[in-house]
Amino acid sequence: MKTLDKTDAWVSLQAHFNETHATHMRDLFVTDPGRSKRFSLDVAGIFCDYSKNRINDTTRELLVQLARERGVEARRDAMFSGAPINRTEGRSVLHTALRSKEALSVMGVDVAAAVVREKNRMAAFSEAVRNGVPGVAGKGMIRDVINIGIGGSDLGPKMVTQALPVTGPRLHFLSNPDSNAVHRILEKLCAEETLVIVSSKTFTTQESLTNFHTVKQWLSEFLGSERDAMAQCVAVTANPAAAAALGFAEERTFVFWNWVGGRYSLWSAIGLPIMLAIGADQFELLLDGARAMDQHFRHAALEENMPVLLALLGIWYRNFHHAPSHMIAPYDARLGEVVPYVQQLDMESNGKRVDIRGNELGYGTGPLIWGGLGINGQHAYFQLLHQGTHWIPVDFIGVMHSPGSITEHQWVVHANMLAQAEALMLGRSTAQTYRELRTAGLSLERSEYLARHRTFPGNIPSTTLLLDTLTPRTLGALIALYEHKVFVQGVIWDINSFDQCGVELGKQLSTDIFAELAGAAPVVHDASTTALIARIKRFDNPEPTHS
Ligand SMILES: O=P(O)(O)OC[C@H]1O[C@](O)(CO)[C@@H](O)[C@@H]1O
Repeated sequence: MKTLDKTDAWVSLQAHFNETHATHMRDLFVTDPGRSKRFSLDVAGIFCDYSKNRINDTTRELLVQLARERGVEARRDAMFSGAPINRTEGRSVLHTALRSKEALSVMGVDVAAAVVREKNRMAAFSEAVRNGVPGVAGKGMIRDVINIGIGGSDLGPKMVTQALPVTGPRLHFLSNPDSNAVHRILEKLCAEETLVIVSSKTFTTQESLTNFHTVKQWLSEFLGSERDAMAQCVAVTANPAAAAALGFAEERTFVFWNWVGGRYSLWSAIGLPIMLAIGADQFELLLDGARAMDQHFRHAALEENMPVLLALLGIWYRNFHHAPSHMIAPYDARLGEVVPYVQQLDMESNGKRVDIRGNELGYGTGPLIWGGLGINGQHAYFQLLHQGTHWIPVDFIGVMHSPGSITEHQWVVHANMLAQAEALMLGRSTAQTYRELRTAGLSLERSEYLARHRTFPGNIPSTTLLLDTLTPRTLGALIALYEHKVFVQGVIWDINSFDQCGVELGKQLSTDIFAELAGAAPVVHDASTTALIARIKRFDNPEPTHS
């Protein structure tokens, strides 16, 4: 296969970029108002307006040609069929099977049946807990749930349960082993009424196991024995043997499989806190929404395929406009956790510098993903978007109808979202600014001076994703949309989006440093790290550092 930058589509895109990059979007809208209709799609309860991007019909054609040349369709079909596309780990990538209703066997294993079996176990358990069935999780009624987990074993359930109405026990997410984080949660809970879920795909993650030991000790102190403590703990893992070694009985262990990546796992048993919070029926609807997006991704033509088009826009900005970052700005308070969720999904998947065969790449891959609630960001970092020296494409995410909300509040939110997208696109020229200042009665000199400060270059692209309403279905579709976007970009860049070798070195060193801090091993590091270790160790034997 040709390297990416030698493909016909890439060469044509480069020439097209050279010809068009000076074009301002405000002119495109003047000459072609129909672009708003042509560059929008409506899928699974999500309306996507991508007309405020620096593209024309030719750009879209060439980008789609690039996707075809890179074999996106064949690679997509390979993923859905269970082919071992995660080559470094020798695994299939089948998070889509967790929400599929189709039969699927991989290497003689009935994947679909295993998924249904485990989901039924989760549903039986979570409905019993929600209904306060005695003895299901310890002795009493469960009012609080602590989910101990980090990364993919934390961010998905946290995001979904912040977005959707919780009708079950209160949830507390414990990912950070900093004892301040642990105490903050434990001090407000009653042990008798608390269920603990230890979520870890590997069941070897230092942060989560450290938290588990402390929380188990807390439960034991209040409940009187370790046996009673463990009766209020369940494990969620793809490594049940490791959970068993830590005392989790089989009936207290919910499993998923190595073919589910951590950051793609909220649809699996990792979703147990979600089921507890919203109920098994609503969890099913979340899966339905993701399945609707899966179907669209599998069957829609690339030209009309929402995840493919979002991915291609990302490639256009990352590789041709050389934008190093991409911002996500939800305009609905319930969607704030979508940003850290997509950040892990995208950056852990596509933050790679070698291709799938291990050859160093000569082009940029995954961008920095960042952002936060747009309405708050407007009063903080949006200044830099409008007038700074970075150039940052944005995804705006809004929710059209929010039943029960105060209409005027929603108008404020929507007005701001639309205004930001329009301002980023249009900008305001120096001449126009100058005219406005003069009309307002300012002197010639003052107007010239201020106009320079008040000019907005504009031409900053954004895509607006408008959810009809925020339900399990539309949220499921939104998450699957981002999953498939990331997948398509990985295919185009020819990288493995499903491993995360980059997190290993730090993990290995932290194990060594932990032993050194504990005095169980001699300190052998670079001078800076050695000095910092020595300084931290002084905590055990404090000496005054200043008078
Ligand atoms: O679920 P585990 O195995 O505890 O891992 C948690 C997270 O840690 C990572 O492995 C990165 O360190 C993520 O990929 C994963 O989601």
